[in-house]
Amino acid sequence: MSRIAVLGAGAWGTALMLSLARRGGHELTLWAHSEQDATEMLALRENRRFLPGFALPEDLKITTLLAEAIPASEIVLCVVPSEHLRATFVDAASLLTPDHAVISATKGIEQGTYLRMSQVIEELTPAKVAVLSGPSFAQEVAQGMPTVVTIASKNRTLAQRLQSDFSSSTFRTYANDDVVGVELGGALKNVIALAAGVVAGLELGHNVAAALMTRGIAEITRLAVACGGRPETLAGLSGVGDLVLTCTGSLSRNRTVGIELGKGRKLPEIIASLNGKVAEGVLSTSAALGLARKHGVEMPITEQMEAVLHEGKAPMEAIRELMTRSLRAE
Ligand SMILES: NC(=O)C1=CN([C@@H]2O[C@H](COP(=O)(O)OP(=O)(O)OC[C@H]3O[C@@H](n4cnc5c(N)ncnc54)[C@H](O)[C@@H]3O)[C@@H](O)[C@H]2O)C=CC1
Ligand SMILES: O=C(CO)COP(=O)(O)O
Repeated sequence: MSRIAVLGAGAWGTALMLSLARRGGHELTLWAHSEQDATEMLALRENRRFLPGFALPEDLKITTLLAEAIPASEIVLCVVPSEHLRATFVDAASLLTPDHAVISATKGIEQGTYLRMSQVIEELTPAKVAVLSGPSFAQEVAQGMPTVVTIASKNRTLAQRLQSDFSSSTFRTYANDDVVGVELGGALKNVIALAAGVVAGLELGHNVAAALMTRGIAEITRLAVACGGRPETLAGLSGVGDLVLTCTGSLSRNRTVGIELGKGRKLPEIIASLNGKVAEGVLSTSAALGLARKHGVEMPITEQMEAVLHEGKAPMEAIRELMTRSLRAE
Protein backbone atom coordinates (compact mmCIF):
# COMPACT_ATOMS: atom_id res chain seq x y z
CA MET A 1 0.00 0.00 0.00
CA SER A 2 1.30 3.46 -0.87
CA ARG A 3 -0.09 6.88 -0.22
CA ILE A 4 0.11 8.69 -3.56
CA ALA A 5 -0.53 12.36 -4.33
CA VAL A 6 -1.22 13.10 -7.99
CA LEU A 7 -0.26 16.70 -8.82
CA GLY A 8 -2.22 17.74 -11.89
CA ALA A 9 -5.86 17.05 -12.62
CA GLY A 10 -5.66 17.21 -16.39
CA ALA A 11 -6.38 14.22 -18.63
CA TRP A 12 -3.15 12.37 -17.86
CA GLY A 13 -3.13 12.93 -14.08
CA THR A 14 -6.74 11.79 -13.91
CA ALA A 15 -6.12 8.73 -16.10
CA LEU A 16 -3.07 7.64 -14.07
CA MET A 17 -5.04 8.12 -10.87
CA LEU A 18 -7.85 5.93 -12.30
CA SER A 19 -5.29 3.27 -13.25
CA LEU A 20 -3.81 3.33 -9.73
CA ALA A 21 -7.30 3.11 -8.24
CA ARG A 22 -8.13 0.17 -10.49
CA ARG A 23 -4.93 -1.58 -9.36
CA GLY A 24 -6.12 -1.07 -5.80
CA GLY A 25 -4.38 -0.91 -2.47
CA HIS A 26 -3.36 2.75 -2.56
CA GLU A 27 -4.59 5.85 -0.78
CA LEU A 28 -4.99 8.50 -3.48
CA THR A 29 -5.17 12.29 -3.41
CA LEU A 30 -5.66 14.39 -6.53
CA TRP A 31 -4.32 17.96 -6.47
CA ALA A 32 -5.94 20.36 -8.91
CA HIS A 33 -4.45 23.73 -9.74
CA SER A 34 -7.81 25.32 -10.39
CA GLU A 35 -10.32 25.90 -7.59
CA GLN A 36 -13.14 25.78 -10.12
CA ASP A 37 -12.03 22.40 -11.52
CA ALA A 38 -11.71 20.96 -7.99
CA THR A 39 -15.16 22.21 -7.00
CA GLU A 40 -16.67 20.71 -10.15
CA MET A 41 -14.93 17.35 -9.61
CA LEU A 42 -16.09 17.24 -5.98
CA ALA A 43 -19.67 17.99 -7.00
CA LEU A 44 -19.87 15.71 -10.06
CA ARG A 45 -17.30 13.02 -9.07
CA GLU A 46 -16.13 13.34 -12.67
CA ASN A 47 -13.40 15.38 -14.40
CA ARG A 48 -15.79 16.72 -17.01
CA ARG A 49 -13.36 19.39 -18.23
CA PHE A 50 -10.30 17.26 -19.05
CA LEU A 51 -11.40 13.60 -19.04
CA PRO A 52 -15.19 13.33 -19.19
CA GLY A 53 -17.10 10.09 -18.85
CA PHE A 54 -15.21 8.40 -16.00
CA ALA A 55 -16.48 8.21 -12.42
CA LEU A 56 -13.88 9.29 -9.88
CA PRO A 57 -13.34 6.74 -7.09
CA GLU A 58 -15.47 7.40 -4.02
CA ASP A 59 -12.53 7.39 -1.64
CA LEU A 60 -10.40 9.73 -3.79
CA LYS A 61 -9.46 12.94 -1.96
CA ILE A 62 -9.49 16.07 -4.11
CA THR A 63 -7.75 19.26 -3.01
CA THR A 64 -6.19 22.47 -4.30
CA LEU A 65 -3.81 22.62 -1.31
CA LEU A 66 -0.35 21.16 -1.77
CA ALA A 67 -0.04 21.25 2.03
CA GLU A 68 -2.94 18.81 2.22
CA ALA A 69 -1.80 16.50 -0.60
CA ILE A 70 1.96 16.14 -0.06
CA PRO A 71 2.50 15.55 3.67
CA ALA A 72 -0.17 12.85 3.54
CA SER A 73 1.75 10.93 0.84
CA GLU A 74 5.05 9.15 0.33
CA ILE A 75 4.85 9.15 -3.48
CA VAL A 76 4.16 12.31 -5.45
CA LEU A 77 3.18 11.79 -9.08
CA CYS A 78 3.81 14.96 -11.05
CA VAL A 79 1.56 15.48 -14.09
CA VAL A 80 1.36 19.26 -14.44
CA PRO A 81 2.20 20.73 -17.87
CA SER A 82 5.94 21.43 -18.24
CA GLU A 83 5.34 25.18 -18.39
CA HIS A 84 3.98 25.12 -14.82
CA LEU A 85 6.21 22.48 -13.28
CA ARG A 86 8.81 24.83 -11.78
CA ALA A 87 6.20 27.10 -10.15
CA THR A 88 4.39 24.06 -8.74
CA PHE A 89 7.59 22.67 -7.21
CA VAL A 90 8.70 26.04 -5.86
CA ASP A 91 5.43 25.93 -3.89
CA ALA A 92 5.82 22.23 -3.02
CA ALA A 93 9.52 22.32 -2.11
CA SER A 94 9.19 22.99 1.61
CA LEU A 95 6.70 20.10 1.94
CA LEU A 96 8.98 17.51 0.31
CA THR A 97 11.57 15.51 2.26
CA PRO A 98 14.30 13.01 1.25
CA ASP A 99 11.80 10.26 2.16
CA HIS A 100 9.42 11.33 -0.61
CA ALA A 101 9.62 9.83 -4.08
CA VAL A 102 8.58 12.16 -6.89
CA ILE A 103 7.73 10.51 -10.20
CA SER A 104 7.31 12.82 -13.17
CA ALA A 105 4.93 11.88 -15.96
CA THR A 106 5.20 15.34 -17.55
CA LYS A 107 6.67 15.39 -21.07
CA GLY A 108 8.65 18.51 -21.83
CA ILE A 109 11.87 20.52 -21.63
CA GLU A 110 12.00 23.76 -19.65
CA GLN A 111 12.11 26.97 -21.67
CA GLY A 112 15.32 28.94 -21.30
CA THR A 113 17.19 26.48 -19.05
CA TYR A 114 16.66 23.44 -21.36
CA LEU A 115 16.37 21.29 -18.24
CA ARG A 116 14.47 18.02 -18.20
CA MET A 117 11.54 17.90 -15.78
CA SER A 118 13.33 15.58 -13.34
CA GLN A 119 16.28 17.98 -13.30
CA VAL A 120 14.00 20.85 -12.29
CA ILE A 121 12.50 18.71 -9.51
CA GLU A 122 15.97 17.63 -8.32
CA GLU A 123 17.13 21.24 -8.32
CA LEU A 124 14.22 22.33 -6.12
CA THR A 125 13.59 19.42 -3.75
CA PRO A 126 15.47 16.81 -1.69
CA ALA A 127 13.12 14.02 -2.86
CA LYS A 128 14.16 10.87 -4.74
CA VAL A 129 13.20 11.24 -8.40
CA ALA A 130 11.88 8.95 -11.15
CA VAL A 131 10.09 9.42 -14.47
CA LEU A 132 7.23 7.63 -16.23
CA SER A 133 6.95 7.78 -20.00
CA GLY A 134 5.83 5.69 -22.96
CA PRO A 135 2.99 5.25 -25.46
CA SER A 136 -0.08 6.08 -23.39
CA PHE A 137 -3.09 8.13 -24.44
CA ALA A 138 -4.97 9.19 -21.29
CA GLN A 139 -8.32 8.20 -22.79
CA GLU A 140 -7.24 4.58 -23.33
CA VAL A 141 -5.61 4.27 -19.91
CA ALA A 142 -8.80 5.59 -18.32
CA GLN A 143 -10.80 2.97 -20.24
CA GLY A 144 -8.52 0.25 -18.89
CA MET A 145 -7.10 -0.64 -22.29
CA PRO A 146 -3.76 -2.48 -22.16
CA THR A 147 -0.91 0.02 -21.91
CA VAL A 148 2.83 -0.46 -21.46
CA VAL A 149 5.22 2.27 -20.27
CA THR A 150 8.69 2.75 -18.81
CA ILE A 151 9.56 3.88 -15.29
CA ALA A 152 13.10 5.20 -15.03
CA SER A 153 15.27 6.15 -12.09
CA LYS A 154 18.98 6.11 -11.34
CA ASN A 155 17.88 4.53 -8.06
CA ARG A 156 17.06 0.94 -9.12
CA THR A 157 15.33 0.10 -5.85
CA LEU A 158 13.03 3.06 -6.34
CA ALA A 159 12.28 2.12 -9.95
CA GLN A 160 11.36 -1.41 -8.85
CA ARG A 161 9.15 -0.18 -6.04
CA LEU A 162 7.32 2.20 -8.37
CA GLN A 163 7.00 -0.55 -10.98
CA SER A 164 5.22 -2.66 -8.46
CA ASP A 165 3.04 0.24 -7.23
CA PHE A 166 1.90 1.23 -10.73
CA SER A 167 1.59 -2.13 -12.52
CA SER A 168 -1.68 -4.00 -12.99
CA SER A 169 -3.14 -6.43 -15.52
CA THR A 170 -3.94 -3.48 -17.81
CA PHE A 171 -0.96 -1.23 -17.05
CA ARG A 172 2.44 -2.85 -17.46
CA THR A 173 5.66 -1.07 -16.60
CA TYR A 174 9.29 -1.75 -17.50
CA ALA A 175 12.13 -0.41 -15.36
CA ASN A 176 15.06 1.51 -16.82
CA ASP A 177 17.97 3.42 -15.28
CA ASP A 178 18.44 5.73 -18.28
CA VAL A 179 16.47 8.74 -17.06
CA VAL A 180 17.96 11.03 -19.72
CA GLY A 181 16.95 8.77 -22.60
CA VAL A 182 13.47 8.05 -21.28
CA GLU A 183 12.70 11.67 -20.50
CA LEU A 184 14.07 13.11 -23.75
CA GLY A 185 12.32 10.39 -25.78
CA GLY A 186 8.99 11.45 -24.26
CA ALA A 187 9.56 15.17 -24.76
CA LEU A 188 11.07 15.12 -28.24
CA LYS A 189 8.56 12.78 -29.89
CA ASN A 190 5.98 15.56 -29.51
CA VAL A 191 7.96 17.73 -31.93
CA ILE A 192 7.98 14.98 -34.56
CA ALA A 193 4.25 14.34 -33.91
CA LEU A 194 3.57 17.97 -34.80
CA ALA A 195 5.49 17.45 -38.06
CA ALA A 196 3.61 14.19 -38.76
CA GLY A 197 0.39 16.17 -38.30
CA VAL A 198 1.59 18.84 -40.69
CA VAL A 199 2.19 16.35 -43.52
CA ALA A 200 -1.20 14.74 -42.81
CA GLY A 201 -2.87 18.17 -42.95
CA LEU A 202 -1.11 18.84 -46.25
CA GLU A 203 -2.29 15.42 -47.51
CA LEU A 204 1.22 14.45 -48.56
CA GLY A 205 0.72 10.70 -48.18
CA HIS A 206 2.08 7.77 -46.17
CA ASN A 207 5.66 7.71 -47.48
CA VAL A 208 6.61 11.01 -45.92
CA ALA A 209 4.94 10.11 -42.60
CA ALA A 210 7.09 6.97 -42.34
CA ALA A 211 10.18 8.95 -43.32
CA LEU A 212 9.46 11.60 -40.67
CA MET A 213 9.17 8.96 -37.95
CA THR A 214 12.40 7.28 -39.05
CA ARG A 215 14.46 10.44 -39.47
CA GLY A 216 12.72 11.82 -36.39
CA ILE A 217 13.97 9.03 -34.16
CA ALA A 218 17.44 9.56 -35.70
CA GLU A 219 17.56 13.19 -34.57
CA ILE A 220 15.93 12.43 -31.19
CA THR A 221 18.56 9.75 -30.57
CA ARG A 222 21.43 12.08 -31.60
CA LEU A 223 20.36 14.66 -29.02
CA ALA A 224 19.57 12.13 -26.28
CA VAL A 225 22.98 10.48 -26.70
CA ALA A 226 24.73 13.88 -26.68
CA CYS A 227 22.97 14.54 -23.35
CA GLY A 228 24.11 11.19 -21.89
CA GLY A 229 21.23 8.87 -22.84
CA ARG A 230 21.69 5.39 -24.35
CA PRO A 231 20.68 4.74 -27.98
CA GLU A 232 18.83 1.53 -27.08
CA THR A 233 16.52 3.49 -24.76
CA LEU A 234 15.30 5.47 -27.77
CA ALA A 235 14.48 2.20 -29.53
CA GLY A 236 12.22 1.39 -26.57
CA LEU A 237 8.80 2.39 -25.28
CA SER A 238 9.73 5.99 -24.52
CA GLY A 239 11.34 6.43 -27.94
CA VAL A 240 10.07 4.55 -30.95
CA GLY A 241 7.02 3.37 -28.97
CA ASP A 242 5.72 6.80 -28.08
CA LEU A 243 6.83 8.27 -31.41
CA VAL A 244 4.78 5.76 -33.40
CA LEU A 245 1.73 6.26 -31.15
CA THR A 246 1.80 10.03 -31.27
CA CYS A 247 2.66 10.32 -34.97
CA THR A 248 -0.14 7.97 -36.04
CA GLY A 249 -2.81 8.06 -33.31
CA SER A 250 -5.84 10.26 -33.86
CA LEU A 251 -6.02 10.97 -30.11
CA SER A 252 -2.75 12.92 -30.15
CA ARG A 253 -3.12 16.61 -29.43
CA ASN A 254 0.29 17.41 -30.89
CA ARG A 255 -0.53 15.62 -34.14
CA THR A 256 -3.88 17.41 -34.25
CA VAL A 257 -2.19 20.81 -33.86
CA GLY A 258 0.14 19.81 -36.73
CA ILE A 259 -2.81 18.82 -38.94
CA GLU A 260 -4.43 22.20 -38.42
CA LEU A 261 -1.14 23.99 -39.22
CA GLY A 262 -0.86 21.90 -42.38
CA LYS A 263 -4.38 22.97 -43.35
CA GLY A 264 -3.24 26.58 -43.09
CA ARG A 265 -4.72 27.64 -39.76
CA LYS A 266 -2.66 30.00 -37.58
CA LEU A 267 -1.10 28.79 -34.32
CA PRO A 268 -2.82 31.26 -31.91
CA GLU A 269 -6.22 30.27 -33.29
CA ILE A 270 -5.39 26.56 -32.96
CA ILE A 271 -4.13 26.96 -29.37
CA ALA A 272 -7.27 28.93 -28.45
CA SER A 273 -9.43 26.07 -29.75
CA LEU A 274 -7.70 23.64 -27.34
CA ASN A 275 -9.53 25.33 -24.42
CA GLY A 276 -6.66 25.12 -21.91
CA LYS A 277 -5.59 21.61 -22.98
CA VAL A 278 -1.87 21.34 -23.50
CA ALA A 279 0.04 20.39 -26.68
CA GLU A 280 3.52 20.20 -25.19
CA GLY A 281 5.35 20.05 -28.53
CA VAL A 282 4.56 23.70 -29.28
CA LEU A 283 6.87 24.87 -26.47
CA SER A 284 9.20 21.86 -26.47
CA THR A 285 10.22 22.55 -30.06
CA SER A 286 12.00 25.80 -29.10
CA ALA A 287 13.57 24.22 -26.00
CA ALA A 288 14.67 21.14 -27.97
CA LEU A 289 16.34 23.36 -30.56
CA GLY A 290 18.06 25.38 -27.81
CA LEU A 291 19.31 22.17 -26.20
CA ALA A 292 20.48 20.83 -29.59
CA ARG A 293 22.42 24.01 -30.36
CA LYS A 294 24.02 23.90 -26.91
CA HIS A 295 25.29 20.39 -27.70
CA GLY A 296 26.12 21.08 -31.36
CA VAL A 297 23.57 18.51 -32.55
CA GLU A 298 21.82 18.84 -35.91
CA MET A 299 18.00 18.48 -35.75
CA PRO A 300 16.64 19.40 -39.18
CA ILE A 301 12.99 18.42 -38.56
CA THR A 302 12.89 20.24 -35.22
CA GLU A 303 14.45 23.29 -36.88
CA GLN A 304 11.80 23.39 -39.61
CA MET A 305 9.04 22.78 -37.04
CA GLU A 306 10.31 25.76 -35.02
CA ALA A 307 10.18 27.95 -38.15
CA VAL A 308 6.61 26.84 -38.94
CA LEU A 309 5.39 27.28 -35.35
CA HIS A 310 7.12 30.47 -34.32
CA GLU A 311 8.56 32.20 -37.40
CA GLY A 312 5.59 32.08 -39.75
CA LYS A 313 7.20 29.73 -42.31
CA ALA A 314 4.73 28.08 -44.69
CA PRO A 315 4.49 24.32 -43.90
CA MET A 316 5.00 23.35 -47.57
CA GLU A 317 8.18 25.43 -47.73
CA ALA A 318 9.48 23.61 -44.61
CA ILE A 319 8.89 20.23 -46.29
CA ARG A 320 10.58 21.45 -49.48
CA GLU A 321 13.65 22.51 -47.49
CA LEU A 322 13.84 19.16 -45.70
CA MET A 323 13.58 17.33 -49.03
CA THR A 324 16.30 19.40 -50.72
CA ARG A 325 18.93 19.46 -47.95
CA SER A 326 22.40 18.37 -49.03
CA LEU A 327 22.48 14.63 -49.67
CA ARG A 328 24.17 12.43 -47.06
CA ALA A 329 24.65 8.90 -45.78
CA GLU A 330 21.94 7.34 -43.60
N1 LIG B 1 -3.08 13.56 -22.27
C1 LIG B 1 -2.32 12.47 -22.50
O1 LIG B 1 -2.78 11.50 -23.12
C2 LIG B 1 -0.92 12.42 -21.99
C3 LIG B 1 -0.28 13.54 -21.48
N2 LIG B 1 1.00 13.45 -21.04
C4 LIG B 1 1.69 14.60 -20.48
O2 LIG B 1 1.10 14.95 -19.22
C5 LIG B 1 1.27 16.33 -18.97
C6 LIG B 1 -0.07 16.92 -18.59
O3 LIG B 1 -0.91 16.81 -19.72
P1 LIG B 1 -2.48 16.59 -19.64
O4 LIG B 1 -2.86 15.91 -18.39
O5 LIG B 1 -2.87 15.99 -20.93
O6 LIG B 1 -2.99 18.10 -19.56
P2 LIG B 1 -4.45 18.66 -19.92
O7 LIG B 1 -4.33 19.43 -21.19
O8 LIG B 1 -5.46 17.58 -19.89
O9 LIG B 1 -4.74 19.64 -18.75
C7 LIG B 1 -4.00 20.81 -18.53
C8 LIG B 1 -3.68 20.85 -17.08
O10 LIG B 1 -2.89 22.00 -16.79
C9 LIG B 1 -3.31 22.50 -15.54
N3 LIG B 1 -2.84 23.86 -15.36
C10 LIG B 1 -3.21 24.99 -16.01
N4 LIG B 1 -2.56 26.04 -15.49
C11 LIG B 1 -1.76 25.56 -14.49
C12 LIG B 1 -0.84 26.16 -13.59
N5 LIG B 1 -0.61 27.48 -13.63
N6 LIG B 1 -0.21 25.39 -12.72
C13 LIG B 1 -0.42 24.04 -12.68
N7 LIG B 1 -1.28 23.41 -13.51
C14 LIG B 1 -1.94 24.18 -14.41
C15 LIG B 1 -4.80 22.36 -15.62
O11 LIG B 1 -5.38 22.51 -14.35
C16 LIG B 1 -4.91 20.95 -16.16
O12 LIG B 1 -4.77 20.02 -15.14
C17 LIG B 1 1.89 16.92 -20.25
O13 LIG B 1 3.27 17.07 -20.08
C18 LIG B 1 1.59 15.87 -21.31
O14 LIG B 1 2.56 15.86 -22.35
C19 LIG B 1 1.68 12.28 -21.10
C20 LIG B 1 1.10 11.14 -21.57
C21 LIG B 1 -0.25 11.12 -22.05
O1 LIG C 1 2.19 11.59 -24.83
C1 LIG C 1 1.15 11.15 -25.27
C2 LIG C 1 0.95 9.72 -25.49
O2 LIG C 1 1.99 8.94 -25.01
C3 LIG C 1 0.04 12.05 -25.60
O3 LIG C 1 0.34 12.74 -26.76
P1 LIG C 1 -0.38 14.13 -27.08
O4 LIG C 1 0.04 15.08 -25.99
O5 LIG C 1 0.11 14.51 -28.42
O6 LIG C 1 -1.86 13.87 -27.05
